[in-house]
Amino acid sequence: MVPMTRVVAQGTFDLLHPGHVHYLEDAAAHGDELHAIVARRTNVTHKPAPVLCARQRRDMVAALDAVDEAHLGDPADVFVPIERLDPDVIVLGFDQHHDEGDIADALADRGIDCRVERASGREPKHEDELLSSGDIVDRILRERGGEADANRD
Ligand SMILES: Cc1cc2nc3c(=O)[nH]c(=O)nc-3n(C[C@H](O)[C@H](O)[C@H](O)COP(=O)(O)O)c2cc1C
Ligand SMILES: Nc1ncnc2c1ncn2[C@@H]1O[C@H](COP(=O)(O)OP(=O)(O)OP(=O)(O)O)[C@@H](O)[C@H]1O
Repeated sequence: MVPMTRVVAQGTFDLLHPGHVHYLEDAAAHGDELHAIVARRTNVTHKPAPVLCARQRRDMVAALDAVDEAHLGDPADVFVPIERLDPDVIVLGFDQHHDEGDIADALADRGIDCRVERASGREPKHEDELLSSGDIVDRILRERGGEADANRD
């Protein structure tokens, strides 16, 4: 029997848009079974924190056809879910800031035998299509205004 190829994709996935669907479909095409890891709010340090809580982001990602299972990321060590899932391939997003070589080195240090690939990007299909959670937030702020709830998780 041919063994299943397990693929991992990861990201913040706040306010889903067609770019996320493209990434997850691209990642799924790298193997037979796609697991998505959803970043914890405290680990999203390179851009504004997500609007939606991690469980809601995970549940929405899990509902997408391309995804077999979606998991909350580890709050402290991003390699904990990787060790548990033991994937054959990690597919990075086209613009994810992680370096393939650094991840490959960290995997080797932990004795995890896994390739690192990069997904393609997707361009907008029409003029006003928004392919960025940040751009969606900006449009909401511009068009609706309002205040954030400082007490939300
Ligand atoms: C292989 C890999 C595993 C990750 N695992 C986790 C994790 O367990 N927990 C987490 O909070 N973030 C995890 N991340 C996400 C990163 O911490 C980072 O926040 C992520 O790239 C989200 O940014 P983005 O939405 O801009 O891509 C992982 C990233 C990679 C590349
Ligand atoms: N247009 C796109 N084409 C392909 N992949 C995309 C696109 N937009 C986002 N992705 C991928 O989806 C994953 C999760 O993206 P992320 O949650 O950072 O969304 P984002 O909309 O790019 O966020 P932000 O606008 O806040 O920077 C990343 O790996 C990213 O590369």
